[in-house]
Amino acid sequence: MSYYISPRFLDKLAVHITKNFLKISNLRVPLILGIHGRKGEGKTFQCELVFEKLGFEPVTISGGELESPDAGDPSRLIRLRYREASEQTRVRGQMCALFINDIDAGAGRFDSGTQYTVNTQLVNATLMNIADNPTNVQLPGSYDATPLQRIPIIVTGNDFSTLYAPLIRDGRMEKFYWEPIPEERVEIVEGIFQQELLKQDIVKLVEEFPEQSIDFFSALRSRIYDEQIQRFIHQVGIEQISKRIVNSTEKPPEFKNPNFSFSHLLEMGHQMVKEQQRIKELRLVEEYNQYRIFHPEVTQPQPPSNSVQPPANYTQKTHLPYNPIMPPHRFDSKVSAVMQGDSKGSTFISEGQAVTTKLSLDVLEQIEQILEAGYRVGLEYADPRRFKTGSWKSCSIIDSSHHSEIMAAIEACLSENPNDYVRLIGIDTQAKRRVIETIIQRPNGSN
Ligand SMILES: Nc1ncnc2c1ncn2[C@@H]1O[C@H](COP(=O)(O)OP(=O)(O)OP(=O)(O)O)[C@@H](O)[C@H]1O
Repeated sequence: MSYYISPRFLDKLAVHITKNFLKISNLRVPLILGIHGRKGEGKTFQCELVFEKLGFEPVTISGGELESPDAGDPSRLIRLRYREASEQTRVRGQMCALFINDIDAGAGRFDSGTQYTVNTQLVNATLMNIADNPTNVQLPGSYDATPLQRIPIIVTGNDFSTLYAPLIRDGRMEKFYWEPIPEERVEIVEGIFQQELLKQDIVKLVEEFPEQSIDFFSALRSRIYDEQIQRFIHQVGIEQISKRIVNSTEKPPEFKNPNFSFSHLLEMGHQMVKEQQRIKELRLVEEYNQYRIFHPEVTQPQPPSNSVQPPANYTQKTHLPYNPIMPPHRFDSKVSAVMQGDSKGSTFISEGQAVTTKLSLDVLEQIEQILEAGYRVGLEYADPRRFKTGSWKSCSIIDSSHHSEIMAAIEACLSENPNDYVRLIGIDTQAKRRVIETIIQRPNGSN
């Protein structure tokens, strides 16, 4: 069974390419086809499948090649490759295309606030120029009067709004937004699993991960092989594995079809989703670190400057932004009374029950403030060496608003890392930023 190509994708590409090779009088055809959409949905992969079906190899440029320390290099490269594609058509007597992958990564700007570099301006201008004069594309320093074969240009990208607007105007670029519909997703995933799963399981798998792009399912299939490869590495020995695989006289290792059971796939899929969530959490760190780079004098994130200023008598015990609707308070909303509390531990009444914890009253207060403000509690730890470089590890993200569960997780983290620094973090999941960071444990004798 071969990979699935969506018929509408195939048609769009085939029509665009063919139309550009036909000479229809009184018809102006846009030279560029821009395929855009979410990352990992198969824009590049399907283009390659279509080129293969059409029976030619395109001349390719990747977005990364469109930046260079020497302004002018990328635009020269585009002209050169375009001429190469034209020559290929002439010599081989077949269609060809110039295929620019992830164009927005090279020729776009980061956001509306940043400027185009000289490189990106030249790239955009060159593409516009080729789109307007496709049979007259010259290299700097030489002039060739013979008209070239017109070559369609296919570009892929995620966000074309970052490109120079005149380049994407309809006369120059035909746009195709690619987002597979549910039926197409099922067909594509079926192609990825090449008869290893029943159709009904494929449907369930796709439904289980509705937010995931096609790329996820392909990575999931590859993940299933990990267990066998891990076993193989253990068998050979980690020190020998390089020699065994590269330049070996033995025949390459063979792996039997792994366990593609539906339940196993689901388990692996959920593991991958968790890892994606970790990356999202890590972005918080990135944001925080950037804040620190630009504000080295500040040790904690501060409230945004347009927030309501606290009254004069407001004492900021934590670094939560001042919230005028919910002033800072003692540890007493869900928890009705603190019976005893100091730095070694506390006992309090929660929902009518006496609860004893090793956490200090200070820590309890901070948890309460984080929860009351609607934020999430997180924990990180670092050994003294990592602490010095500010490289913290995530201990456990506490996805709960129950005091008892949160306290249990914090206590567990403290006892698992007795010789490390441990810090409590409050996370504003909506704004994806940290609102509090406070160290709640230090290794013996350090400060
Ligand atoms: N029709 C398909 N059949 C099988 N696998 C596919 C198909 N489409 C996509 N994939 C898988 O998804 C992966 C990602 O696809 P691809 O790189 O084409 O996405 P993209 O939309 O170009 O992403 P980006 O915008 O990030 O460049 C491919 O490497 C391939 O493994």
